[in-house]
Amino acid sequence: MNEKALSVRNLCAGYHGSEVLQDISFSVNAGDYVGICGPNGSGKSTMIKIILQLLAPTSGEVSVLGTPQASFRDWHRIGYLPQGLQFFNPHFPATVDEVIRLGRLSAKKFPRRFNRDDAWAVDRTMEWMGISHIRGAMIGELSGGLRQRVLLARALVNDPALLVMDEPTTALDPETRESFYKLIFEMNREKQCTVLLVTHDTATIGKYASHLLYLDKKVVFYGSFDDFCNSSEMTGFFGEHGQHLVCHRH
Ligand SMILES: Nc1ncnc2c1ncn2[C@@H]1O[C@H](COP(=O)(O)OP(=O)(O)OP(=O)(O)O)[C@@H](O)[C@H]1O
Repeated sequence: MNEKALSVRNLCAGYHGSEVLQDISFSVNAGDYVGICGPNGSGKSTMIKIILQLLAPTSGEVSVLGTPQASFRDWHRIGYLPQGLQFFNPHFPATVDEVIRLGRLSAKKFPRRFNRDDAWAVDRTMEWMGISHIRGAMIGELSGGLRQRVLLARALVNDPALLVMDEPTTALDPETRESFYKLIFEMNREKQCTVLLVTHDTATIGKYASHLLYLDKKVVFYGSFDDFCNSSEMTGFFGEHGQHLVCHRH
């Protein structure tokens, strides 16, 4: 498979005249699993905003799933799981089933009505995520780990070609976090869904992702984990200890 899931060329972006991303270029093949790392304020979330067209670049070109952004319309082919659970309203009046069904709306034209295919897609996704037994529960009453699983199911219910996640595990305990990572890994392998995952958890991402994008306003490193682990240049940048931490695989 060599279709490009994402292509970024000479991208510059920022806020109110100050540049945050400087001359960024990289491309992601379909089926890759890319961990996006870097220090606080290095532009990781800004990169995600650009990919999702929540922020316009000041210059450069971005193509998503083979289409230049200006003409991209297939939003249902992208699943998005935003940062953290701390902004989640615990009183949101919806059941697990309803939250996941909402994910089907992006693929529909008006009038937006749910049909048998939608019910089938929701059932199948719940089964895959192991959450069928809580389909009638209110989303706000679930534990953080289960709630994040439900929101992941909503992001996956259209079988997206690209799944974008911004620090999805920050509110999870270590055990729940590990099982969440395993789920994403299986999904990437079995469904060939391209994954972009922003995280500070470099020790864990090194176990699962195929590629690493290390940003510090510029691209410090982009390539496969094997290249990263064998790069003496990167030993100089991260120090031997830091590089080994990221390189710790199964
Ligand atoms: N809406 C905004 N308006 C102005 N400046 C912003 C805005 N969002 C982010 N910034 C600034 O852009 C820079 C990059 O922020 P960004 O959130 O992309 O970094 P990050 O790598 O995701 O950081 P973190 O690891 O802390 O989440 C920071 O200096 C931040 O203060």
